[in-house]
Amino acid sequence: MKLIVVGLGQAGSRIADEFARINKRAKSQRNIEICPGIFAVNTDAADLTGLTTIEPDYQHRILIGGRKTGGHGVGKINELGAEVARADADKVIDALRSARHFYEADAFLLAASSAGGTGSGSIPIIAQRIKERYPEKPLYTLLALPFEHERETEERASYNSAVCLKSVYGISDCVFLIDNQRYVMKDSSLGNNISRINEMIVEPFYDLLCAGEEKNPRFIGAKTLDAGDIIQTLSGWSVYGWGHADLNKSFNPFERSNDFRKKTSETHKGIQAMDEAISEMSLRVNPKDAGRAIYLVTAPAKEMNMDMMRELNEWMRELCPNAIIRNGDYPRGTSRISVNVILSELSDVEKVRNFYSDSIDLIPVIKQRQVELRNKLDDIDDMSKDIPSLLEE
Ligand SMILES: Nc1nc2c(ncn2[C@@H]2O[C@H](COP(=O)(O)OP(=O)(O)OP(=O)(O)O)[C@@H](O)[C@H]2O)c(=O)[nH]1
Repeated sequence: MKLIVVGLGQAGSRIADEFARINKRAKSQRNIEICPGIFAVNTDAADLTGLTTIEPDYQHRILIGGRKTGGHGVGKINELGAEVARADADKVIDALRSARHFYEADAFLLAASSAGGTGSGSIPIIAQRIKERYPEKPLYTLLALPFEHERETEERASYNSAVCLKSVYGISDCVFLIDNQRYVMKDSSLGNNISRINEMIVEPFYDLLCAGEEKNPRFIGAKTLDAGDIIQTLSGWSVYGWGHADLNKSFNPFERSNDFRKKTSETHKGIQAMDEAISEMSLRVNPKDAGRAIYLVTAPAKEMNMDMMRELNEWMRELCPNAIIRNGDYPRGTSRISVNVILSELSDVEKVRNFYSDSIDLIPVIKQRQVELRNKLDDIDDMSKDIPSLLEE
């Protein structure tokens, strides 16, 4: 599957940068292109400069709202993020069209944090413009939800998240939810964590996107998971997880594969990997609430057997009794079994409900503040009416 990836705001741009890294790896290690266009959009010029892999030109690192924000962000005011996105949306659309293999892409993926100003304000607006222009291509969004301490101490984090979640859900074919808090690793500074978190957010897409793009018959699975399968699965609120188990030995291509005991241990490893994927989902949900699910098993061809695939299938059916389940296998790698799981069309997500309920009381407070700010600015404007200006009319 091929994605056009657009990151908005600081978190979104860094996540897009991570996609640029896995795309580069797919090209060099597998001769596969999974992201024919990767863009970062921000109101903060310094954040754009700090990216490492997205092409360093103004068509891929797109500064919006330059005149309004002076290139310094919108300071968590998501209404301002939305306003500058409305004004500069054409700039973004024109840049997307310039991607070399734009028409080969199967879908768009837009990424942002829900709590900031630029990303959370602009993602619904840019999504809407893209959808209007390319209604036939699926559009997915990926939202990084704030850390627990931000939710508790910064009212804007909850309010922005609620507004962003509602707006993005209304326009996206699927919304991937990422709980930053779930990725926090103890004993590590936040700075280190952020780049590690972004890596963990994006890495699961590597095999998922590559599997259907393989041209080499050696790496084409018995049941290929292609763009069609993924598109059929992705819908509404969605989460994903990724787990693996080391095969704990170097892969020996001459080893017999019909040894009963070995198969049992492979099946066990497959289950271990799926267990990790399910318990490490990007956001805690109840799998029973999923209406659709998909999983991909990646392992050396000789390690994949019918036993394991059947067991995994049965287990998945038990976990997600209400879901239409699709699956595939990808004979790749040498020393581990990986399992990618996506749970989609979730009928309930507690965290989303919490953001909505947290924000109800904040709506009048934030609206009142906006009115007060507007009134003060109008007062200053009024007072300056008779003061001469040096600007040309
Ligand atoms: N996963 C992830 N979260 C991040 C990253 N950077 C910031 N965040 C989180 O994103 C939220 C802040 O949003 P940012 O993306 O920094 O803000 P922005 O969209 O650039 O908006 P402004 O800074 O207000 O202009 C907070 O919840 C941070 O914890 C990142 O690189 N990855």
